[in-house]
Amino acid sequence: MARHLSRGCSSLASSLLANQFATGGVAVLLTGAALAATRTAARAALELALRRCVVRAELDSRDDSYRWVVAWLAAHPSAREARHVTVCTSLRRVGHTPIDADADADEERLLLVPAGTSLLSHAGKWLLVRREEDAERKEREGLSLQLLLGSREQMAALLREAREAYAARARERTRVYFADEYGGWACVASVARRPLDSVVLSPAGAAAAVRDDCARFLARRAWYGARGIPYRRGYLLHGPPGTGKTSLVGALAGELQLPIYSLSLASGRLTDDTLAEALAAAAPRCLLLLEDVDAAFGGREGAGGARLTFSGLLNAIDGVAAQEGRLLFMSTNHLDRLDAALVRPGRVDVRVHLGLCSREQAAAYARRFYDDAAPEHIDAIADAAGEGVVSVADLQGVLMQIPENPERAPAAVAAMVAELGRKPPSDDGNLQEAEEAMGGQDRSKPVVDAPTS
Ligand SMILES: Nc1ncnc2c1ncn2[C@@H]1O[C@H](COP(=O)(O)OP(=O)(O)OP(=O)(O)O)[C@@H](O)[C@H]1O
Repeated sequence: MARHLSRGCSSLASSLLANQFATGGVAVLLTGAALAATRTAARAALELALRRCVVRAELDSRDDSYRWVVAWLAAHPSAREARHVTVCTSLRRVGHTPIDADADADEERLLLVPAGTSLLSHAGKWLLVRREEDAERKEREGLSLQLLLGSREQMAALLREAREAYAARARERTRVYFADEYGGWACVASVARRPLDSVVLSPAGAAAAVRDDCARFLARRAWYGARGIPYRRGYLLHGPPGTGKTSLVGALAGELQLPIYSLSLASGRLTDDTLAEALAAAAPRCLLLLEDVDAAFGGREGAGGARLTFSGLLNAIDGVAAQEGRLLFMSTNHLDRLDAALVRPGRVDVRVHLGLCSREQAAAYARRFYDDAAPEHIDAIADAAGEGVVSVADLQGVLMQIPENPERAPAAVAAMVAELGRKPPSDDGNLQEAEEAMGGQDRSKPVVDAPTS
């Protein structure tokens, strides 16, 4: 039986060998298989070699690093030769991401950022750059950097270079982020730094005193840690509209070179959850501004009927992760509506009252406004403004109408004061009473409480 089988096989083999079509087919099959195996092996070897020779970094447009790298790419010499670019102009954005930290809002600026895939030469290496829109969320973009024959250290150095170039430009400017309704932040502006002395307060050194307090806090992380004191500092800015609360925060951010993360509690869009998320998501070193904090006391409805509650506000402020190392500024026009729990030490360490103009403040503001006005015109403007009648914003509004004519300003200011006198008293009427009830200052006293540390 076995002999029959082996004889059958050998006769089949010899007849196949005798058949040139059959031998050709087998040869083709074997060659194909060998080629496929070689291709797979070559691909695996190439992938392995690439993995060993290529350092790859993936960036997401929601992360700050993306902004640095896109700005770096736009400025890169070999990117200037790119023939496929994304053009950014007045919005200074790629997708929804503002990238150009040093452009003025009114400056027509063309920024050409390589789009799609491009190969750049950088520091003696080849850098493959791939920018792709997120297929699902069009506003997002992915950026992949592949450094050929490079090392991790070289990739880290490249990213550091991008960050430092961005930071150097940003030092001259203040980035402003606003919270969205989901508890995330969007960088909405990058503005020229506002000098601290452009905010005219009474007494004259008040803005500098707050700046010094902030700087002291920022330098004392270890001091807080050694004493087990939570590393946080809260400031309450209160006073009528147009007295410089927002301006002071802007100028402090410029001086301290910190970004501003701002959210208004009066927007009605925030809930307890989104507020907590937003505070947790803000940058670790920033100036966090909660505007209109009195709004939390009305229990306003947020999206879907959810509310921002007073306890939600306190929890968000006290959340450890949300607060360590940040400067928290809260502002209100209605000190009388705040609960004492919100402004207790630990939540609010420094209270600053920004009141209606004192006579000296009006004179100081007029002097800044009209660089070379005669002293008698400045005196006459201050006399017309009076004591505690107009806000600096009111004064600014009138002077803006006659920017070249200080001699006409006293009459214009007097007319505004007469006009204000005919209006019913503002909501701020019972402010002094509230300040006294909360152990704060009355308007005749210095505006800044002595910092406690
Ligand atoms: N103390 C001030 N020094 C210099 N400019 C001021 C001052 N107060 C107000 N201004 C000017 O008035 C305008 C409004 O000021 P700002 O927004 O800072 O007031 P605010 O107190 O925050 O007002 P609100 O309570 O309505 O938010 C700005 O253009 C600002 O430059």
